[in-house]
Amino acid sequence: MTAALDAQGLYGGPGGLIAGLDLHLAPGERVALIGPNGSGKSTLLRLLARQLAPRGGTVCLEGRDLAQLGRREAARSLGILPQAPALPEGVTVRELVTRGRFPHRGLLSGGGVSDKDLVEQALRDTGITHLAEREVHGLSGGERQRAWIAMALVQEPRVLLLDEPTTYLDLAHAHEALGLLQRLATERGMTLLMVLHDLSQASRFATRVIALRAGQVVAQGPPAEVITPPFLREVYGLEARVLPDPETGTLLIIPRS
Ligand SMILES: Nc1ncnc2c1ncn2[C@@H]1O[C@H](COP(=O)(O)OP(=O)(O)OP(=O)(O)O)[C@@H](O)[C@H]1O
Repeated sequence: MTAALDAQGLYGGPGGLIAGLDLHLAPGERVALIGPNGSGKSTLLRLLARQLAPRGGTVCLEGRDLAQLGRREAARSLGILPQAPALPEGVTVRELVTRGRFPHRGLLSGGGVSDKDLVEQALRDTGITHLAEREVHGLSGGERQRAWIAMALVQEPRVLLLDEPTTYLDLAHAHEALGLLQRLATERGMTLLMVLHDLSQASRFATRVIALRAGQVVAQGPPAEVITPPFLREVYGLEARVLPDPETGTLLIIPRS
């Protein structure tokens, strides 16, 4: 099966942090990228999306070398929601979300009816229809984060990279946003690679976790096989208990005092 995203021998980032990394995402996979602060998670996402130019290696998107695709063409297939996206001034939520359709539009066409429908759907899915006419600048961190997620969704990428998508969200909205991404990934066969710090969230919403330390993949596999007390001790320097949620069987991580 052709990989949704396939990186081979990837080099780059500050100080050559990522040095010869391989990464393979199967279509429809939901993968959580985990690891301590400064381990290179954001750098890796940026290299994969070519926001940072790699110094070596290849990144293929559904079998096609990303370096050979035009920006627009790449953006139709690969979306990225960075950790701190640049915030445009004087732009309403609806305008921002509509920008997600730009890679799909012809040079001369305006927003088609289906584009408008997609935008309204994404506003509803992320629970921000009531904020549509508000300026993005004046929103709370969590409201803004949902607007960015809506923008990424209307882009309808085949592969979506998300850098800490739940950081500013309260518990209910974080749960809802990850549930929405999970549902869309299943329905559309979209592949997700998301940086998540909350390992309980990662265990619940990801089919696989990839752990980075100092720019290297140190573990990967199903969450229950990777996130264990010895792993937490070695990679995070944290003594913790890992218990199965009695209802879902997914992991609960409880630091020891
Ligand atoms: N523009 C830059 N110039 C110099 N060093 C940088 C730059 N950007 C990142 N770094 C360094 O590269 C390393 C990896 O940073 P990166 O943001 O990729 O880590 P991360 O795993 O995403 O961290 P976090 O969990 O804190 O978001 C860090 O040590 C960081 O200080």
